[in-house]
Amino acid sequence: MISFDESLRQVAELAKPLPAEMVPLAEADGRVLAAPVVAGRNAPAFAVSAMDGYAVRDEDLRNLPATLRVTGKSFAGGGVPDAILPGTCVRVFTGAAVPPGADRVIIQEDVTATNDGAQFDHPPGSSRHIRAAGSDFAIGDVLVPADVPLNPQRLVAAAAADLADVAVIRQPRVFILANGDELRAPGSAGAADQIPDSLTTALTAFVRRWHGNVAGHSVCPDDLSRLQRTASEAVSQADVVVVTGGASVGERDFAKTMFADHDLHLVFAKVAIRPGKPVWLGRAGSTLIVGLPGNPTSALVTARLYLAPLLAGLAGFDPATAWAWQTRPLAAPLETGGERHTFLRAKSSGDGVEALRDQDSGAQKALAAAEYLISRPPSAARAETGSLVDTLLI
Ligand SMILES: Nc1nc2c(c(=O)[nH]1)N[C@H]1C(S)=C(S)[C@@H](COP(=O)(O)OP(=O)(O)OC[C@H]3O[C@@H](n4cnc5c(N)ncnc54)[C@H](O)[C@@H]3O)O[C@H]1N2
Ligand code: MOO
Repeated sequence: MISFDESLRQVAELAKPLPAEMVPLAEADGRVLAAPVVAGRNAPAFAVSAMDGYAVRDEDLRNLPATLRVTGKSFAGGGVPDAILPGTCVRVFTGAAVPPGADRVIIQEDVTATNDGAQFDHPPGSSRHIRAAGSDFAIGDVLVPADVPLNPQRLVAAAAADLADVAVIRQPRVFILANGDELRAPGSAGAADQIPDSLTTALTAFVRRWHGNVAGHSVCPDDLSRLQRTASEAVSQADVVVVTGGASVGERDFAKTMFADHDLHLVFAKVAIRPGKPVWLGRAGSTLIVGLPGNPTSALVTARLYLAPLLAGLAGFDPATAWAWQTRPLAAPLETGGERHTFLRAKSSGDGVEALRDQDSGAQKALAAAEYLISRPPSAARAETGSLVDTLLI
C-alpha cells in the first residue's frame, strides 16, 4: 500500500500529453493547441474604414464649410477604390477599403449630403477612423501560443488567420468496463438480486467533463473468459480503460486478472486513502488502466482524485488543474481523523463547508448532495467550526 502523496506523483508522471491531431476549427473549442496559431495574412489586408462616412484629404477641409464632389462608394468586399483626387471625397462604409491618398474618414453624422456632393461644416476630430493594413496582425505574428486551450476569444483569432483546421492535442479515448453479475442498465434492474449499474452513465459524463472521449463501454458479468474478451476489445480501442468493481480480494474480483494476456504492469494497487483503498493503476502496452472500486462513492471519489488529472494531462492540460485544493472554513466540527488519508464528502453551508452525515463508501443518495471533498490527512486532529480545511470541488 502506498501513501496518497506517492500515488499522486505516479499519476502526474503518466499524465503527459497525447500526440497532436488536426481538427476543424468548429470542433476545436476547449482543446489544447499543439502548435501556435500563426498569421498567414495581414489583417486588415489594406487600410479600411472604422466607420460609415466619407474618406477625405485633410487639405480639402482647410477652409470650412467645404463641399466636395463624391466620386464613388467603397463597400466591404468591394476591393480597393482608385486614389482620391483633390477636391473630392469617397463614400465609405465600415470595413471597406479607404481610397489611397485619403487622410481620414468623417463620420456621416457630421456630413450633409447636398445636390453638389457632401458638405463638411466642422473641423475633424482627433480620430482618423482608419485601420492601417496589418494594424491588427501581420503575416508571421503568433496569434495564439501553443499549449493553451482554445476558447471563443482564441477561436476568433484563429478564424481571423483564415485557418480551417488547427493542430490540437488528441483527447484520450476511454473505455468504461463495469463488472458484476448483479449489474443491469438503469431502468431494467427488476429482480431483487439485481442492482442498477449506477456508475457507467456517471463516469461517461465525468470523462467528457475532464476532456476525454468515451470510445466504448461494457457491463460484464463476473465471468473471466468474457471479461478477458472485453478487456482485449477495450485495450485495442482506448488510451485509458476505466474498470469499475472487482478491485478487491473477493473470489470473483477479476478486474486485474482479465488483463493478464496484455502484460499488465501495475503502477500501484492499493493506496492508504479512505474511501477507495483498492483503487489501482496499471498499464497494458500503451493503454493505461484505472481500476476504481465498485462501491459508488469510492468510485467517484477515486475518479475525482486520479482519473480527472490523468485525463486532463493526457489532453494537454496541466494535471494540477484537477487538484485545485482551496481552503474553506468548517461550518461544523470534524472528529479526529483515522490512519488513512480521508476524503469526506461535503456540502456548502453558510460561508463554509459541512461534511455529509452519510460517509459510507457504498452511499449513492449522499452523492447527490456532495459538492466538495474535504481532505483529512492521516491522524488529523479534531477540527472546530471555523477552522480552515482543504477542499476540492467534486
Ligand atoms: N476482505 C476485504 N473485503 C473488502 C476489502 C478488503 O480490503 N478486504 N475492501 C473493501 C473496500 S474498501 C471496497 S471499496 C470494496 C471494493 O470492492 P470491489 O472493487 O471489488 O467492488 P465489487 O466487489 O465489485 O463491488 C463492491 C460494491 O459495489 C457495487 N457495485 C459495483 N459496481 C457497481 C456499479 N457499476 N454500479 C453500482 N454498484 C456497483 C457492488 O454491487 C458491491 O455492492 O471491497 C471491500 N471489500
Ligand atoms: O476503500 Mo472502500 O472504498 O472504503 O469502501
